[in-house]
Amino acid sequence: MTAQLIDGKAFAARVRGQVAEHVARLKQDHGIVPGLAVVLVGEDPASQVYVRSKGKQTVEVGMTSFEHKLDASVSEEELIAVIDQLNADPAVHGILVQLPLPKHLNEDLVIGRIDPAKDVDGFHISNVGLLGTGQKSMVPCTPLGCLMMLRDHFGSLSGCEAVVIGRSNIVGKPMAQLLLGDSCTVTIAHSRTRDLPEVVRRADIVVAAVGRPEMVPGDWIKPGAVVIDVGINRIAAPEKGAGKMKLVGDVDFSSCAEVAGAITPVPGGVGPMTIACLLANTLTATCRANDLPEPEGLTA
Ligand SMILES: Nc1nc(=O)c2c([nH]1)NC[C@@H]1CN(c3ccc(C(=O)N[C@@H](CCC(=O)O)C(=O)O)cc3)C=[N+]21
Repeated sequence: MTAQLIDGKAFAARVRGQVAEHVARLKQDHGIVPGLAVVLVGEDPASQVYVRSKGKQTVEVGMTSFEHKLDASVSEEELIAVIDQLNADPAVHGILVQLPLPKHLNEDLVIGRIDPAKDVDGFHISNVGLLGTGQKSMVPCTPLGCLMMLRDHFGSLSGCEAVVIGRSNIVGKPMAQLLLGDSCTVTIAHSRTRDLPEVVRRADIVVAAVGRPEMVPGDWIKPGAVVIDVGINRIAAPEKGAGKMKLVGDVDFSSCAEVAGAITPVPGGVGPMTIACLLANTLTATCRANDLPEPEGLTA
């Protein structure tokens, strides 16, 4: 392997340390304790693990964690009532509704009900529009985490050729907006892109966010390019024993690491940064709600 490894786990620990310092100061100087509410509908075991680790890290940085676990059969009215209650609660500065929701619930309607100022996922259309027009907004956690790692690596991203593979509302599109905001030349590639390998070969920055295990091989990567792997795919790992599973990204790590200048691993790359940025966003929302200066280096 020739690429430098971008250690998202260590980076996330540093971000949480910075958040914890700010939280301690907020408490000491202003008597304010940031609160993050997570709403989980249904019993998906993977979601439960994720919600548990979020709750643990929220408390570790000194914030208050609120968890609302609702039955999978909850009605839209009941879910909306919970959101209204969290919107009105001054102890709650951030609200996250775990996605995806069960099919009978309208995600756009539910997300649209969250007070945009408390929308720490940055999924509300007000925040999407603010980001798209370069205004102050809540920024989706995964793209924000990727941006932090890229800024740390490059210093300035100005003039870089960036290719984002994937056009989702939660990663691809906001990632492209953030890169554009940092003056990259941005291409959004997707399943219908003609000659994807040639498009990716132009890139100084490749962000892979498609959800297809190991789909980007090393021979698509320009030598020295920086590869950010957003994918978290659980696949069979017969080499580890019958029935065993492993986590892999959207890029083929071993071949890409032979060519890239730097690369994020899976696990231990973008994933931990997503949770760290959720805490950073909760801190930012708390500062804005109280007309206090925002933490430096923790926002877009
Ligand atoms: N409203 C909403 N916002 C989200 O941000 C959101 C969501 N819904 N629904 C579910 C997905 C999933 N997600 C992950 C975050 C971190 C890791 C993470 O830290 N993964 C570890 C590995 C964990 C393991 O070993 O399973 C890593 O990549 O190193 C994984 C998954 C956020 N999500």
